[in-house]
Amino acid sequence: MSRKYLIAGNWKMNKTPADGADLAKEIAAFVTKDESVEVVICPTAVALDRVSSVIEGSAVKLGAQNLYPKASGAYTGEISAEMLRAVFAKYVVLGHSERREYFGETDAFVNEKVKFSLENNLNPILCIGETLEQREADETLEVNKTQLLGGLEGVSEEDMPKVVIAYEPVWAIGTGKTATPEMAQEVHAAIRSELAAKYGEAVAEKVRILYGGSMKPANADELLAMKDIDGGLIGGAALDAKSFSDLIASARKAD
Ligand SMILES: O=C[C@H](O)COP(=O)(O)O
Repeated sequence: MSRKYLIAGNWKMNKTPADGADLAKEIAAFVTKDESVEVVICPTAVALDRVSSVIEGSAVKLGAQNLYPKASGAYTGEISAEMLRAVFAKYVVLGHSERREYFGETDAFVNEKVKFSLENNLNPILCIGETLEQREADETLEVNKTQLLGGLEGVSEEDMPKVVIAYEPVWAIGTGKTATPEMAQEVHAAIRSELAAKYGEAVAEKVRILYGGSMKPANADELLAMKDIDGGLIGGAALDAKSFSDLIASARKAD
């Protein structure tokens, strides 16, 4: 496949800086320099600096879980792109359904963050996904299209290869319920065809679309075998070195 598989661990609100450093060390030892898979870990903001030092010189890349789309100033509790770059973060997770649900993030706000991250040399991982109610009401493709196009409003064709999309059905996150490979592939293919309609086939073929939602070693092989699934955004299974390494190994095999 021409797209490089990407396995990204979203640690969410887990791991102290010390625990994060331990986990990062184990992951860095597993990932080789000539790795066929791109590996990213996204610790909490307070662990970024320490984890960054641990993975320095390894092939593991650093991601953040959020940013605020302003350069600096009176935004209590927020973190700027410059701060993320200062700790050598390369990626930033944006529009995660937990942020949409618990912190009221809208497509317009997520879009501001996506554009701001690109302007500031950070690669956004734009998360989209439907709830169970929306899936049962047969709104899956429409909801994902709205979140996708809303998040990408005003993003140029030139910037698109830096953007990663993560399809995360909300009903599968942290629940142990996984979309079947066919269910996930259907949405991934629809996302790619929306990208092709907006940016052209050649650009759409370059964009990586990750699956997220109870991905684990037991189901990764069959998900990663699907044509339009280019990796995973992993929550629970990214908190343990063995299971995260097994997921990287699955992506190596799928390559
Ligand atoms: O960002 C990661 C996703 O929300 C998936 O989380 P999970 O693997 O715990 O279901």
